[in-house]
Amino acid sequence: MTVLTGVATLPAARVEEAVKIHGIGATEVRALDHVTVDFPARRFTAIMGPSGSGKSTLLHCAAGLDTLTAGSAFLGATELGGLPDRRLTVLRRERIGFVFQSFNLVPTLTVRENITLPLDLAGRAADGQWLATLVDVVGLGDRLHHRPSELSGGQQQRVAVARALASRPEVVFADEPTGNLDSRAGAEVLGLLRRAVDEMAQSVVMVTHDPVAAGHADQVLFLADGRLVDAMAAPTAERVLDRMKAFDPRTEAGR
Ligand SMILES: Nc1ncnc2c1ncn2[C@@H]1O[C@H](COP(=O)(O)OP(=O)(O)OP(=O)(O)O)[C@@H](O)[C@H]1O
Repeated sequence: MTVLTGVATLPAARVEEAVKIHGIGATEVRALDHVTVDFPARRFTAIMGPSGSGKSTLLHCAAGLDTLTAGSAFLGATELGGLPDRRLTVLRRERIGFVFQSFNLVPTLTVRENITLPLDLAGRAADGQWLATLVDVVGLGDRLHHRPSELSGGQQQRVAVARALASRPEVVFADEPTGNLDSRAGAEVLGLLRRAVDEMAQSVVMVTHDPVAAGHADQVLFLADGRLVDAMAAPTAERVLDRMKAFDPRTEAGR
């Protein structure tokens, strides 16, 4: 197994010469084509690109939800490709937080129980002060004993963000976290991810189609046809939209 040294400068996650081929033979699709990218610690990175450009594949391979066909994926200094399934499961549970488009809360559990679920599954005690901070930041202190069905979509996604942060993961990977939300609820969720980075020293990687969402990030990576084609520091929604139009005038952003 490859072990990276120089821990102080390590990115939170990294993929190196990542290739992912889905399917075989005539149905083969090269979803990632030699992508090398760092996801810096304590930064908010957005991944953008046209539909089918490989965004979700990159996120899933970087997060250990899927395996690369060739190349390497690292979480900190740990190479994921070298891990047996059981250790990968533990790594995902203990070192990574996930937020999905469809909130994925457990309907029978309360808000509080949903937030602490990853810790409960790992048999770890909740850090009371950290949980109190999270509950305060997500603004759901008066809803802790409600069920997900009693919450709005935006509130449910805020619970999902709190759940992702509960174990103080090394990276939160978010796949279209605002895709099912109206713009106001989406802005609240994005503000929460931003605060997790700025005030709680967390690292966030988010796939999005939305230039406004990408405008909350510290850097935006642009994929096209499975390749990393550009990167933008200190993005704004307007600059991201312009860049998307320049890449592919046929995309929605270009219409
Ligand atoms: N399990 C799979 N089996 C076969 N092909 C797949 C699979 N998953 C993804 N693909 C293909 O790989 C390519 C990249 O897909 P991916 O979902 O990563 O793109 P994306 O940029 O996230 O797209 P979208 O924005 O539409 O979600 C696409 O051509 C897709 O059809």
